[in-house]
Amino acid sequence: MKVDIVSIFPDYFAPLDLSLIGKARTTGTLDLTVHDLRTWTSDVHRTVDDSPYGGGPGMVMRPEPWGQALDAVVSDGATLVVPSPVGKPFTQADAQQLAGLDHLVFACGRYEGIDQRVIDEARDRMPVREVSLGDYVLFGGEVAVIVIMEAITRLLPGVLGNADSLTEESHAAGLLEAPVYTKPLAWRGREVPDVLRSGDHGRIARWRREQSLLRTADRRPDMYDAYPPDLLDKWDRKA
Ligand SMILES: COc1cc(COC(=O)c2cn[nH]c2)cc(-c2cccnc2)c1
Repeated sequence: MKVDIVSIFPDYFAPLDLSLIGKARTTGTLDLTVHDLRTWTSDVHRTVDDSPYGGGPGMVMRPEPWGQALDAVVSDGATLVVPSPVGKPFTQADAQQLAGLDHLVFACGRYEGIDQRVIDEARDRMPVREVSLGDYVLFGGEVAVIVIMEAITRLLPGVLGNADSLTEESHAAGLLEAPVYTKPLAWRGREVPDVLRSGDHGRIARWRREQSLLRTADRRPDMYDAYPPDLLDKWDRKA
């Protein structure tokens, strides 16, 4: 997968050299390039922002540098992803969909945002996804891109050692994950549930399923209500 990130703070992406994302880059699974938006400015001060038409606080990112930056990095099969407070809520399903694409270009907004014409003009030549990580406002899109890049990269083939962990994990199956335990057997007076030491894999699977359903119903009624009813019954019957 090819990924281009455009930002006025390219150094923000040093964490993407680390750990499994760094490994995905080394092995070639992920071809990631970070660009400084100021590359595409032409004035001596390398200006990327200006005051908002209509007044109001703060500054707005100018369209010209963004237009030239996207001209330079976008390919035919590219999708533009713009983290933004006005975006569609980003979900695991979005991560899975984006992980299947050939080329992603991330635009990191700063200040009060990017001149709307940049987004509108981009929509004329590529798919554009404005995505929100949550109902709050950040200084810029950079940290959101790091989060999105983690969510996507771990889904790429060969990145996670144990592919099985992708099937059981939270949100992938539309439910929250069951609690996990490891050694020691007893810790500060708390023991690991006996079922997990029974060696009875059917019983363990049923217990985990029940824990997932209980947790989801308790903490995420929205997710529980959206869970396909036939999957609830079918699984229990099968089990
Ligand atoms: C593209 O335009 C943007 C992008 C961002 C960075 O993303 C987030 O904050 C975010 C992403 N998921 N949830 C929040 C922030 C602003 C912004 C800042 C201040 C006032 N108003 C708007 C604008």
